[in-house]
Amino acid sequence: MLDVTGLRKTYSGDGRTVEAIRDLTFTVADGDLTCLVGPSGCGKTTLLRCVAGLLPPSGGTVTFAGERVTAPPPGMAVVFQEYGRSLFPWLRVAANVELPLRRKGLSRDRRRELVASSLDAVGLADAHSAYPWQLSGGMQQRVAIARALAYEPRVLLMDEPFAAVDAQTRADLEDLIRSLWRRLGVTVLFVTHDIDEAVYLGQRVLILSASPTVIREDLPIDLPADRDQLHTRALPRFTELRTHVYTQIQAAKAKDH
Ligand SMILES: Nc1ncnc2c1ncn2[C@@H]1O[C@H](COP(=O)(O)OP(=O)(O)OP(=O)(O)O)[C@@H](O)[C@H]1O
Repeated sequence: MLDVTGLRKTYSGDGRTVEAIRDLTFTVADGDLTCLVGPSGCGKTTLLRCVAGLLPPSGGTVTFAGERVTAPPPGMAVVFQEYGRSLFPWLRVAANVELPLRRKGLSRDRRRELVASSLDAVGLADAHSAYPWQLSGGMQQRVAIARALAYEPRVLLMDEPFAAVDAQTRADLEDLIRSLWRRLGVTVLFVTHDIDEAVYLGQRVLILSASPTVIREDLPIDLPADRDQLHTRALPRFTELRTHVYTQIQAAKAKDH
């Protein structure tokens, strides 16, 4: 579904150059839930923006369903960290979710159907006519997820989507993503700096090195598919996997300094 080959990104300007991504190659199969984890500042956001077609890479290619990505492709949706800045405060929840659908040229009835089913899927069936600022942070992020789902993407890209919500809401949203993923069969690429979150969510975790970034390890997560916050996180295998990822990231940071 996604092929990233030899991706490089160097930022330049004001007489300064920053090599953010050195050489990244990986693929994401149709229906996978892949987590990308790496040290702070290692280029996770840069990578996701290149994959989404929002930022031109300095070298290498991104291919989505066989087509080279040079601009945001219609089959991808992105959920960003800052829900507060990604929803329009002057539009009600339903209108926020509907907005990208207008560009798809769908009929009014179909748009309404998609808005209703995606708000229902994230547990916000009652919030259609609220304004985003009347909702809690976790609810606002649910609206952003509903908006991405309503778009019926083949790939859902998520950039630290739960970084700004409290721990309990975060746990609920993690479970929401896993259940939506299993129910809808959407391909998910989830970027996080949270090691436990990456291991809990992923079928696979790609561990990134410190900047300039390369893939340090491609780790399959052999935890049962039925996961829950209490039991999965208490499994000895969960602890082994998180310790392994943590050690790898510490080693990546040590190499950087
Ligand atoms: N627009 C930009 N211009 C110049 N340098 C940039 C720009 N955006 C990012 N960088 C640099 O590229 C590197 C990677 O940044 P990026 O935001 O992609 O990392 P990250 O892993 O998402 O960070 P964090 O975990 O802190 O969110 C950093 O050294 C950063 O300073």
